[in-house]
Amino acid sequence: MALYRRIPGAIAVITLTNPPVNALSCTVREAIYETVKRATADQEVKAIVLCGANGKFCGGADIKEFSREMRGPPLVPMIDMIEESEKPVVAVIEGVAFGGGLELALGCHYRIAHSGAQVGLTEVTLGLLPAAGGTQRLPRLIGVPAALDIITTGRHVSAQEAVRLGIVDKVTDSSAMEEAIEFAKTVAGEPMGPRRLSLWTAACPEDLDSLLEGALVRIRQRSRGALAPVACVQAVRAAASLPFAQGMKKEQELMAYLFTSGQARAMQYCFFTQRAAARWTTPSGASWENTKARPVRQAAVIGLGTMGKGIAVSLSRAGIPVIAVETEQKRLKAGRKAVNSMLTRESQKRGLAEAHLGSISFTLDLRKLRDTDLVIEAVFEDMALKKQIFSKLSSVCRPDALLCTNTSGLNIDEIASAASRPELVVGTHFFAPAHVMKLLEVVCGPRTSPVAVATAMQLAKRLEKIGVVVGNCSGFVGNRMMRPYTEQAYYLLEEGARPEEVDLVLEEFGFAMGIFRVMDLSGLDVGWRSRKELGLTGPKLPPGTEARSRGGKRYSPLPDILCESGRLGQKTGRGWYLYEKERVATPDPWLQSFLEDYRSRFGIQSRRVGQDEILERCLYSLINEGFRILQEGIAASPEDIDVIYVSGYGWPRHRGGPMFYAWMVGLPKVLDKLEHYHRTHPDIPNLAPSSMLRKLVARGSPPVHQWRALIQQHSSQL
Ligand SMILES: CC/C=C\C/C=C/C(=O)SCCNC(=O)CCNC(=O)[C@H](O)C(C)(C)COP(=O)(O)OP(=O)(O)OC[C@H]1O[C@@H](n2cnc3c(N)ncnc32)[C@H](O)[C@@H]1OP(=O)(O)O
Repeated sequence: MALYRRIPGAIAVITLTNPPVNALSCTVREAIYETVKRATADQEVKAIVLCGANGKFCGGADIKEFSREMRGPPLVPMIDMIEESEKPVVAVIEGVAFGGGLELALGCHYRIAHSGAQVGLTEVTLGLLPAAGGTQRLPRLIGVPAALDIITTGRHVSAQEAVRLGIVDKVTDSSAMEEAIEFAKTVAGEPMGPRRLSLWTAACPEDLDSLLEGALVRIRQRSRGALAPVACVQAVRAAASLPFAQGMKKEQELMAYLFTSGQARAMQYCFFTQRAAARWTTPSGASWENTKARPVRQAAVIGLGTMGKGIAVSLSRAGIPVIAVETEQKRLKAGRKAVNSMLTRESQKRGLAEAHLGSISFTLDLRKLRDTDLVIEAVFEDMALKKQIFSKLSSVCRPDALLCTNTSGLNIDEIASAASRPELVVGTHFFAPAHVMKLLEVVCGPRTSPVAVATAMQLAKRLEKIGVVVGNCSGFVGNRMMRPYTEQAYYLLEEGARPEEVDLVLEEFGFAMGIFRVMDLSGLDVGWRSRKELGLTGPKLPPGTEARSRGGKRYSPLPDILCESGRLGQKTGRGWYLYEKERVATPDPWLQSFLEDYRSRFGIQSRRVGQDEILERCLYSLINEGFRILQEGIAASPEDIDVIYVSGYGWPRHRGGPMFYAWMVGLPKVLDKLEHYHRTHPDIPNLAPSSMLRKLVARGSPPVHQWRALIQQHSSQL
């Protein structure tokens, strides 16, 4: 709703009231109409102040309403009505003015913001464009280049930048409300014509075409295949070249096209699932609602390799004091230097005062951890070493200290067996670089207590990460699903494809990088080490093992051979690609002839592998593993899997996540294709459709949000 009150000085105050973010629901829009009409008709009122309850102006249109039939008055005529008012309307921007919220403020004649406020036309992040006049008013207000950037990225703009750009008229450190009321009194009675943005012309650079072309190039790099940012560019072009009314028509046409697109649906799904992941539950009845997290006043990180350094920076950035532990003086010194320079860069970039960072101390002595509330072990993936550390921690740390391991796939229960209090052992799987990546898999072993889960999830929130609770199995959710995906990529090379062909298909699907580029970036030796550990290659491999088979299943030794010949990826200048210039991947003729030799050595008939086959075999095998994970109860819901993939594995947001994508493609089609590929490759068990997928198809392929109920009938590992 919107509350109306008249205050001394002939001012009407209209307060948007729809907790938690004052979204413009049907009821709110109706109330705005009514109250603005009342204020304009009231002879006693000379100016109107529009604000939001609880220190937030407005979080935009109500996203929940997008999936329902449209009811109530639309936004566009409502905002036009405000702009047409003869009485000045002053928007008070506190907290946020996002999407339709900022568009509403742009319809007002003046905008006064609190210094802590943020504004933005965020619709593009939901697969839409600012279709309540935002694409037409913002370029008129601040010029085409700045508006283009804000509209196509959806980025949050601070109040300081907003006043510099001219989006708001004034910023104040004190009460924006009081400032706005006083200001409204000074402009009461003035003609409002010059303040109506619809009557302005957008300041436009001479080289408009090259500006727009440049934006499209950046969009293709950033979010290949996404429709909304491209539509945003078209709408801004309309603002630059057409009268307001025609520009608005174009905006509406583009919105109608986006609104019904699968991409908008996928991105809105991502918005809600990301928030839902915080509401974790376990089958024992423990949940975010009934389990209290322990306070974390001091933390420790063991191991200052790539992951440990990033974790220490993340903790410090959240204001948590950290003790960083290494085993050797040399490593400790190098770690300290790297962490300190990362923190300096961070504070410069984010404008964080040193005082807000948690202090970091460095030590070789584990006994210094006796007062820590939480320890994160981030040493090599070596079970014996990890067990040794957890055993020592048990004797050094306080009995209630939470002991976390950053393993990316080892058995949490086995690690916990070395601790005297296994219920306080939990996996906190960070993603590299740990101070940048948003995802945190919180791995719950069979003995992990609810309080340990709650504390790790609370930590994720403090670190501004997205925590997702998963069960204990090799690779957990994310890395486990990657295995069949990468295996298919190797098999496709064996059968005739080239790395650049596979990568191109995946990049056109929307991944920022294809799988072979990713492997070159992270280093081929990472997977090699774990295959050696598992006895799939290297000294532990039983003599006489067939080169392309392990345990009766197909195996590709291709990555092992590359590693053995010193091709470890970018760091050695060659891997699946050649890197003559730093980080620039070029197809390598050597690899091409190596693959030809390899195929003839093993009698493989090379064939032309089509793009559909590349995409389907890579993605459907990954999705199939997702269904197995659901069936085994390793993930609580398909939504959790999707959050993991979108926030940790570069799955394109406009495709929702692997499980959502499977549903969009059609579960019967996924099943049919998996059956087909399994028939043609019976030695690849990963291609055999999971029984969960079959069950869902048999039940008529219900939408993703209904799968959870079916999954609960299976056992859960959480
Ligand atoms: C026909 C259309 C014509 C015109 C175009 C206009 C389009 C739009 O306006 S689209 C919406 C644009 N708005 C946004 O993109 C803002 C989205 N929200 C946020 O970014 C954040 O929620 C926030 C910064 C506003 C607040 O962040 P925070 O304090 O961290 O809280 P949460 O994100 O956890 O949100 C709390 C709660 O509110 C729900 N919610 C937030 N925004 C909306 C919204 N616009 N519509 C509906 N619901 C919203 C969010 O889902 C959370 O709900 P739960 O507690 O149930 O999870």
